[in-house]
Amino acid sequence: MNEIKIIIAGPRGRMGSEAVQLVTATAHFKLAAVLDHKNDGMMLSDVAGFQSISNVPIYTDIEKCLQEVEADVLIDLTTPEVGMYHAKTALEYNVRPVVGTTGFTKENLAELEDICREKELGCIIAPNFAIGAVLMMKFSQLAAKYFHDIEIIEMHHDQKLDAPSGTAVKTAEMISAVRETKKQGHANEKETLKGARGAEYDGMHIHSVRLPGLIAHQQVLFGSDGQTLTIRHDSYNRASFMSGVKVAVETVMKHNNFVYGLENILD
Ligand SMILES: NC(=O)c1ccc[n+]([C@@H]2O[C@H](COP(=O)([O-])OP(=O)(O)OC[C@H]3O[C@@H](n4cnc5c(N)ncnc54)[C@H](O)[C@@H]3O)[C@@H](O)[C@H]2O)c1
Ligand SMILES: O=C(O)C1=N[C@H](C(=O)O)CCC1
Repeated sequence: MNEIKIIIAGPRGRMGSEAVQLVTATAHFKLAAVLDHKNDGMMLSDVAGFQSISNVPIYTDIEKCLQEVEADVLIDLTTPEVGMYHAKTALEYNVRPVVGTTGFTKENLAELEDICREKELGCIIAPNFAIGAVLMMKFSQLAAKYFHDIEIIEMHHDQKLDAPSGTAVKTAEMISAVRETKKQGHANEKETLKGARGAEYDGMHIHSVRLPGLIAHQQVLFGSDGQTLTIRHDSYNRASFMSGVKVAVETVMKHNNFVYGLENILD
């Protein structure tokens, strides 16, 4: 397999640090540089926790990084505003983005899709890299053909910035694609405490739980006459996301189009 040269944005973060381990441990991947918001000009080996990783420069300016470093793929694990800027800039420099950062708007996704079409370049946006989570979303889409009343409960660690999670939004979008819009609950339902029924997406309700101790969990509840069905996925650590990151990096090199969701590239 040809070597794939990779830049990681957000290397000191919970996901970014795991991605650094993945890339440096994979024979056909090369960590070409990292993008951080500090430590410009230093080497990654100068940063606590990364002493064993040699020859990886740190940049704070993506343009300078892309001008000086030869790269094939940018993995972004930062924040939505930064991630969007990174993805657009990477495409400008013919570098393929693999974005795990969540919180992108529909407009963000449409803009990236347009750039990919124009540049004929691959880009993968994956709200969840865990294969089990992708299956949970696909199984939920299947169940929604038969069960039309649905509540999504996503549960994450309390340092998460965005709510609802990217996974919950993607799940609701996938269900919406096969289910007719339905107003759920009693027609005269009234919240006596604002937010009690959660957020609404196409009639479905999404509830976001944030607690220390959690990593990433979601259950999708389906109700019908005299029965319920619950589909649940749990990530207990961030290594659970890494096989999906690896597949996304390998696949983005073979595709010349925009992909939103890992379910579109898994066999
Ligand atoms: N797709 C998935 O499977 C998946 C899984 C987990 C988390 N996420 C998402 O990934 C993102 C990161 O999550 P996390 O838990 O690692 O967060 P985190 O806060 O631990 O890490 C984010 C990192 O981004 C860095 N950063 C901020 N601005 C930057 C800039 N301008 N340039 C470079 N780096 C910058 C921060 O210093 C931080 O280290 C979030 O959007 C989260 O929702 C996605
Ligand atoms: O820890 C996070 O933050 C996660 N974010 C993603 C989401 O928003 O769906 C995936 C799971 C972990």
